[in-house]
Amino acid sequence: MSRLLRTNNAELPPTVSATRMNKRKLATEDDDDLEAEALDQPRKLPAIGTCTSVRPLVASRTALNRPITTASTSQPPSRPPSRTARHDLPRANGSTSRTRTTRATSAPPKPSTSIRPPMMRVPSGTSTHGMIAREMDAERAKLSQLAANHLALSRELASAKEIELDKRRALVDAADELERMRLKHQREIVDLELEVARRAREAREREEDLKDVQEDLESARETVAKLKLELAQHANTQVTLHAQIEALQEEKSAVQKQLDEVSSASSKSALEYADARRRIEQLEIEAREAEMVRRKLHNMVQELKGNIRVFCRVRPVLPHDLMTPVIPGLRRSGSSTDGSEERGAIAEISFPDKRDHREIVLSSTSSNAMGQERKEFHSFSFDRVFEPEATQREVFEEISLLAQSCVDGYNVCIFAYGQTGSGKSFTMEGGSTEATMGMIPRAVNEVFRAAEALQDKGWEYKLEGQFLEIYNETINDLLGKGEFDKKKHDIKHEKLHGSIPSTRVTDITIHPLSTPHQVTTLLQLANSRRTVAATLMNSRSSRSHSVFTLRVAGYNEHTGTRCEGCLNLVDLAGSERLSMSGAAGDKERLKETQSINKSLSALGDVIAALGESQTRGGERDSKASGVGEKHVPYRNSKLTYLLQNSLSGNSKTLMILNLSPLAAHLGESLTSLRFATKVNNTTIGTAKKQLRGTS
Ligand SMILES: Nc1ncnc2c1ncn2[C@@H]1O[C@H](COP(=O)(O)OP(=O)(O)OP(=O)(O)O)[C@@H](O)[C@H]1O
Repeated sequence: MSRLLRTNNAELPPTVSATRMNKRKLATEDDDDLEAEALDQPRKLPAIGTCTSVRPLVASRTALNRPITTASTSQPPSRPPSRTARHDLPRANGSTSRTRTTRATSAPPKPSTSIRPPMMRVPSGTSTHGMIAREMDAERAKLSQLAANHLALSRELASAKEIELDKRRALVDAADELERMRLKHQREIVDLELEVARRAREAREREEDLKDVQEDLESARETVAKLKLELAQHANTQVTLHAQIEALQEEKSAVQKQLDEVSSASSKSALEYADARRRIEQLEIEAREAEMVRRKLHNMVQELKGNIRVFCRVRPVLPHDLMTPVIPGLRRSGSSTDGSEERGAIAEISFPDKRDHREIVLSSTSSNAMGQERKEFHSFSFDRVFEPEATQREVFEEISLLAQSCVDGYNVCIFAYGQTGSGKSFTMEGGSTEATMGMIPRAVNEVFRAAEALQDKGWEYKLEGQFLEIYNETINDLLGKGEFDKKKHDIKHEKLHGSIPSTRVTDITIHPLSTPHQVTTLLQLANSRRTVAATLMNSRSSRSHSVFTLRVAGYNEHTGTRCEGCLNLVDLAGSERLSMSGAAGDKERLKETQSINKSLSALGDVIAALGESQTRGGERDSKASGVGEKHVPYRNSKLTYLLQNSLSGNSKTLMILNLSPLAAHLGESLTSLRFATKVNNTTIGTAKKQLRGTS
């Protein structure tokens, strides 16, 4: 059994199932042993019976005498031999002898001289039978004694087997306990191995930390060494600086000495400075006086040029001009009669005055009653004539002095006059680039520049702008917000600060202007709102007069003088005649064209009346004189009424006549040239500066 356990422990894996297998194996073996024991039982018992039955009586009695005596008297019922005992038989002498003794019971009795039956001494007759009967009884008693012994031995054997079973169970429990212990130890080993690994990892980490610390320590050592070096250098520098400080202190005392000298010189200079200041003030006064002289001279120059002047500008031929359609049924003065009025034909226009640029000559061909062709030349002269190549900058150069006049406190009015498509809007508003921008933005720029230049002479200026159109004798605000203007606007003339005449339009939007760029935005806004209607002459023909007004109010803090000038830049509606406008069949267009023509002729009438007043030798504004006064019909149109103060004697007026270069427009061009000549021949009084003394 122990050998089997040893084998199992060595070969089987340490698992509970193995243990259970062992248990099963042990149980199987136990069962086998019990079976073997059980099989042994019947063999033993009959052996006794057989022995008793076949043995010769004497021998049986001899045999019975020996063991039975031994068993019944001196020995307790023998225990069945255990399996262990059987295995250990060769070694355990004590038990071996006892077992032999027990087995000897069933062994055939050996012949022995001491127990040989006494055959020779048997008595004969009744005594012999009695003896035999007694022996037989004795034998029977022995037999029953043996049977009882056998029973007792069987019981003993059964209890011994139970004990053995208990021991085997205890052995299995011990094996289980051993397995548990083994597993527990294995777990403990695994835990210990993990612990060892953890400790090893920690040890490695510690080693790395230690390495880092050592590196840090090394770099700290290096830093310390460097710092020590620097400290030594600083110490040297400090020594040097001390030496320099000492040198500087010496220098300082030398400078202090010089300063004292300079200080005494400075008080001398202060006196000189006070003298210089007085002189500067004197010069400033002289400069202001010179400014006044300049203004007077400037005005004189303007007067010499005439307070109403006329420029003529011919626009260049444009690509789309060559596609201009012939208007059926239209006839113009000066046009050919042979149908040679081809689309896109360019008019014969020449500029003979190459020095002063004052002359323009248009030639036309007409036929007389005889059908003979005759060439006619129409010569006109103005203050300045601009050829098609003239740039916006060149045109403005001639106008810029008027902007200066406005800053000086004069009212200025610049008109662009001409038929539709002749270049009025281009001249006044122009394009968005520096090269193409028109007179309005340039004039505003110039006013800003002139106002800024006068700042150091004590002038402060406030600028504001308004932009309106007169369409069908109705005023529309072009800078209003939201929906197109529905308000009714009236024109009011009043005196500012008690003496400066000023024109005001009720409910009109007035924008304060702080930079010249703001004007561009205003022009864009106005253009988007402007009434534009298509006509046969120009798909973007503007059928209204637009008036941009820049008010310039100045105040001189040194002299307490105020001045207010007004710059009106007017883009008149197309001046073509009714027949040319193509509006004859359109009621609305007809009304537009009639309204435009009425206001343009009212403008001509006003200028003519002003001129007549002048030629009569009376200044029409001079109510005191009462001589040569002529009624000036300002109220005949909204345009003339609005510009009353800018057309009257205290103003400067410029008309720019725009002409188309096309032969098809020759008749309109001649009409415009005649109107402009009339204006050019007019002299409007002497311009008055709108000044007011100290308030
Ligand atoms: N000096 C010029 N240089 C180049 N292009 C010009 C010049 N003058 C006019 N134009 C062009 O001619 C066309 C007509 O000019 P613009 O619209 O100014 O005419 P207008 O007289 O104002 O016409 P409307 O009465 O319909 O407003 C525009 O395309 C304009 O750009």
